[in-house]
Amino acid sequence: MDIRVAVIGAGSWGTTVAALAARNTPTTLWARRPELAEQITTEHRNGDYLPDHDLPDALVATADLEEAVRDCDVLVMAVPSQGFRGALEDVAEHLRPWVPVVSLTKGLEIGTRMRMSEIVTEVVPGHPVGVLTGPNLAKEILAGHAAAAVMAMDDHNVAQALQGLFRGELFRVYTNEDVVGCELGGVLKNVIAIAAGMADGLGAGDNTRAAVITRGLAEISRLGIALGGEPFTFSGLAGMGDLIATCTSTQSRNRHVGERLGRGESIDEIIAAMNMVAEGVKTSRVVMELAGENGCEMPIAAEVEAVCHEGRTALEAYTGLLKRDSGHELAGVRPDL
Ligand SMILES: NC(=O)C1=CN([C@@H]2O[C@H](COP(=O)(O)OP(=O)(O)OC[C@H]3O[C@@H](n4cnc5c(N)ncnc54)[C@H](OP(=O)(O)O)[C@@H]3O)[C@@H](O)[C@H]2O)C=CC1
Ligand SMILES: O=C(CO)COP(=O)(O)O
Repeated sequence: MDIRVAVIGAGSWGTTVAALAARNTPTTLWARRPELAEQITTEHRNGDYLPDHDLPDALVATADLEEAVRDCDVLVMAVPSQGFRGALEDVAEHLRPWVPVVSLTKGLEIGTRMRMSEIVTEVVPGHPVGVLTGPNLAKEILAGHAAAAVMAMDDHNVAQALQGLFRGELFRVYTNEDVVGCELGGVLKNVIAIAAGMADGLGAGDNTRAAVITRGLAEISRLGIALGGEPFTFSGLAGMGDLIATCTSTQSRNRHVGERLGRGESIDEIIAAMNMVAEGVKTSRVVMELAGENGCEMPIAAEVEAVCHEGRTALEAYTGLLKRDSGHELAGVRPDL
């Protein structure tokens, strides 16, 4: 019997994952705007977010939430982090018991500081919850370039059952039981990608980018381990893999924000000019709250937060970073240091 997938949120990534699933199994994509749902179903394209890519004929979209959710066997959430809870609350009344919920969202909720999988457990308790994450820039995947992701769930059997729903000839899906680590890898790399973009915007070189990525990975690992992630997860697809893709790709929205900050534009004008989410901007503040609470040093993330929220310039941020004392490179990551 077919497993029916519902994907909530028809932005770049929700649409792409729905396209992957639709090649394997009946899939319904929920868009909050009826005109976008209509375009996806009838023209097989998403003109707002992925105008240059064809979508599978089998992919059906609707703006009717009940229609999207009531018969689904797997729910996929692709709404950005600050709207995630509200969207899931609306979904909850239509969701059948025990349907697994997979989050694609790479951010933390302001105020509660929660990961999306924690919000799922709070809003729809009892449903198995996991994340699908990794170095997955939407447009590349739709263009047919090979990529790999991780389906992270506590229960390996459920992860294995879900793995096949998204897999394709060119899209490899691995499993991992470390939901916390995989989810935080995706969240934290967005903040570091803003820093990498700032360096590029300031005209720094490849060595600088490599240093930001590597020292960024140390910060991600430090906080990720303090919050319960498995150390090895951060060297996997959800950690290092996603960090490299996001810090180096011209397609990354977070790196793009950083690059423009590096060129001297203000955060407000950059955000106003974008029609897509760059999760690292809001998440940087939450990350620094968590770092403070957990006694984790995160100098790069701290500078990103100061540039995004306190009016510091990208040049001042990098000048500040270069003035810091440099100790052991694995401090806070290796247990004995
Ligand atoms: N794009 C990518 O390559 C990847 C993105 N991600 C993550 O996936 C998540 C979604 O990103 P992405 O699809 O790219 O985002 P986009 O900015 O491309 O699209 C956001 C989508 O969410 C909808 N939306 C926004 N707020 C709400 C709300 N409050 N209620 C319901 N729907 C809402 C938007 O609707 P509308 O169009 O009506 O505004 C739009 O369909 C993010 O956390 C991102 O970090 C993860 C991997 C890859
Ligand atoms: O998460 C992503 C790639 O894995 C997408 O990154 P951006 O949101 O920066 O575009």
